[in-house]
Amino acid sequence: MKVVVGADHAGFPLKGTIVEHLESMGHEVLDYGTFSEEPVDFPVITKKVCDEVKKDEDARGLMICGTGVGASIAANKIKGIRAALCHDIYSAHQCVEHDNVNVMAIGAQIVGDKLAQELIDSYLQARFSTASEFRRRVQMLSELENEQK
Ligand SMILES: O=C(CO)[C@H](O)[C@H](O)[C@H](O)COP(=O)(O)O
Repeated sequence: MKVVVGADHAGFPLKGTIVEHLESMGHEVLDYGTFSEEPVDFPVITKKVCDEVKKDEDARGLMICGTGVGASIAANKIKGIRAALCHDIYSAHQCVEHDNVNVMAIGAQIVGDKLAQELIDSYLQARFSTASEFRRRVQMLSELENEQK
């Protein structure tokens, strides 16, 4: 799977182990930075990741900041992106199955390497349900988005 990854300075150390993990699992990784612990503003990296995810409906995005909160807020401002902050395994797969999430945010200051890897594996293995109620609700999310000026 194509996985588009980004982090701010707080997420940068965890991003390294995550990229290694994703590559070892055979994923195609596009790394949009950041590439050092020099402070960088998370909305900038989040936009780059989301713009890439929007090009390919089969791609998934992954953003890492300190808590994951800022990145998830930023991603949800971008049309066509459904982002979720996930620090538990159930949410990491259910967010795709029910809500067709295409960007997951995690907080490097909240989870360690191993939990992060399991969260990501759950997220990437999950597929959007064909059940009509979930399809209808995601369509309603698009309609909400289209109502905004
Ligand atoms: O978690 C974050 C946003 O939700 C960021 O990654 C930062 O950790 C947070 O904003 C703190 O910023 P700082 O410049 O690292 O002090």
